[in-house]
Amino acid sequence: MKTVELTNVSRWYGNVVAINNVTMTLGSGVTGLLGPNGAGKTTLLHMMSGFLAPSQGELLIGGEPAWRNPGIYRHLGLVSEREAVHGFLTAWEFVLASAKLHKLPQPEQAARRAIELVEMTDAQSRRIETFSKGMRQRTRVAAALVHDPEILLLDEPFNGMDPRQRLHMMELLHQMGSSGRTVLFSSHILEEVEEVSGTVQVIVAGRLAASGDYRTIRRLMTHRPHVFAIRSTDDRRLAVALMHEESVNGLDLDQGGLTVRAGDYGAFTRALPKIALREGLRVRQLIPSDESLESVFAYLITA
Ligand SMILES: Nc1ncnc2c1ncn2[C@@H]1O[C@H](COP(=O)(O)OP(=O)(O)OP(=O)(O)O)[C@@H](O)[C@H]1O
Repeated sequence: MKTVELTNVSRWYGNVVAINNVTMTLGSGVTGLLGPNGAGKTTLLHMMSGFLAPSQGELLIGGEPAWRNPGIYRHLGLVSEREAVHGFLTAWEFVLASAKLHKLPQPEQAARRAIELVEMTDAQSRRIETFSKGMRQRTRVAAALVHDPEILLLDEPFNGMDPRQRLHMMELLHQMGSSGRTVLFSSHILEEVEEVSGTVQVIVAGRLAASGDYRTIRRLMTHRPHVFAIRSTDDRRLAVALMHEESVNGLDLDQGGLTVRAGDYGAFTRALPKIALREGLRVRQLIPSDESLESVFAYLITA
């Protein structure tokens, strides 16, 4: 098994610190790299791929430095965020070109296997420009996998995919991870990460904000206080009823309606309809008022 090891890695561009003293180790299985836009995910993946040198610290792939070390490409595949496919090529030609670039002894066989793996065999003779976003992405994954790398890095692989394509890509990553490969994919969507990987690395403003089992991180996120703005047919009555609800930490009632601070998102949103029903009133509006991803991440840093 090849590991990816970062020790006190920082990277800056001029005076912008994109990655700030990150230490992490990735082993076999699927890991999600979660963070808001601009957090430094791409910078991190590019350093792992040997495209960028760390400004400070050490980054090893299978025990060897990634930077200025073409040898790592025997073990590593990268699916970058930006599209870099020639639309005039067919999927077969594109993946075969990748096999030849890797100087594989049997490029046709390798290309066939990789295309099969992403389930693109039926469409392999079509030009890439005729493909949907999901099919393109799968073709790019096939090209990155053609040399059967032990490490696969993917930058926002689910971007722009419809739910069916997403599911397919998730299955593919699962399959890669359970076959013992080290798979790291970046995303800014928590649900996406939690569906695919058991392990999560959360990165916020260049720093590692949380790391480990996603359930632990999820718990941190769900147990943070949530603020809801509520309008109902009788806000006063609802406020009185909610005072006895365990998941409610605080209430404010004014002209604008009812503001509720809940300790547990799930418990509160399950309890509210039952309480409304019991009290014979209707909830007209329920707006979580601090649900931006940034606020979730900001909470994680201070948790
Ligand atoms: N070539 C560059 N020159 C200067 N600053 C850069 C460069 N590349 C990235 N940055 C800055 O470094 C920080 C991290 O960027 P990065 O692209 O790694 O984040 P990201 O998490 O991948 O974001 P996104 O999801 O938006 O792609 C940002 O503040 C960005 O503006």
